[in-house]
Amino acid sequence: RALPTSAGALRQRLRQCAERIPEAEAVLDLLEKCPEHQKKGSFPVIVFEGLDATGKTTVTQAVKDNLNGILLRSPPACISQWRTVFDDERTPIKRAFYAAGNYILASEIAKASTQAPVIIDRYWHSTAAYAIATETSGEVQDLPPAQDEVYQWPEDLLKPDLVLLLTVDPEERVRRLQHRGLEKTKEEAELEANSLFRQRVEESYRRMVNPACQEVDASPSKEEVLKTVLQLIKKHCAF
Ligand SMILES: Nc1ncnc2c1ncn2[C@@H]1O[C@H](COP(=O)(O)OP(=O)(O)OP(=O)(O)O)[C@@H](O)[C@H]1O
Ligand SMILES: Nc1ccn([C@H]2C[C@H](O)[C@@H](COP(=O)(O)O)O2)c(=O)n1
Repeated sequence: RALPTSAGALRQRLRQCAERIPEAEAVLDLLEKCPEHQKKGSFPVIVFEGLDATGKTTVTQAVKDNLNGILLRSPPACISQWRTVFDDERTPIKRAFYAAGNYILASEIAKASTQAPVIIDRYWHSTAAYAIATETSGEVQDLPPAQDEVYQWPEDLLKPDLVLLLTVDPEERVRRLQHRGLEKTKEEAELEANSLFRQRVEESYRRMVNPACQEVDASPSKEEVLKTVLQLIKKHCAF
């Protein structure tokens, strides 16, 4: 499978291509500086997941302001300049890059969660959901069965307290994409063109376990979505 599900596995994959891709060596150097089995601080760690244009950037910024939190994203800023290099690579290498981003991010989460609530725009569930959806074709019935290990959280990766999956109906999502008008990644263009792929990504998010995603209907106004999200955080995270 294209998705490496441990730090050891993704390191091995990056090492194999490091001679040809110098950026892989740079990612490995950063990973080297991150202690394994990172532990969370006492503040809650809340992740926002979902397809593009479901409102993650909007809501994470608003939640951060509301909770005086720290906002992080995956892939983290220290490797995001190499995204275009890895996006053009074969699937196993591309997935190793995004997986590595999550392990590097875990170090940032461990530190930040000792200081304030941590709000995260995408984490492991995105890496897994896009990988699973890309490896299958056709309808959601063709995805690996619900109990498959591919939906499990990696044992050696710091876990968040709450994962909120933002969903909007397809027409509203397209309206938001058109309104925003930013440049699309290849995968995002495919998402737009291929509604089956989109359904597979979303269904994969729904099948993730330990921790599972809590689905939030993000179609209402920005204010209403923020209200719902803050209620869920209050209910599930004590701080
Ligand atoms: N609740 C909402 N109602 C209407 N428009 C919204 C809402 N939330 C976000 N938008 C608008 O939709 C567009 C996409 O939102 P945003 O950038 O927050 O999504 P995203 O999930 O972060 O996308 P990506 O993953 O591609 O970065 C933006 O123009 C934003 O202003
Ligand atoms: N943790 C992550 C974050 C992102 N990706 C991939 C999946 C999509 O191709 C793309 C979406 O990111 P965005 O445009 O919203 O920054 O990046 C991933 O696999 N894992």
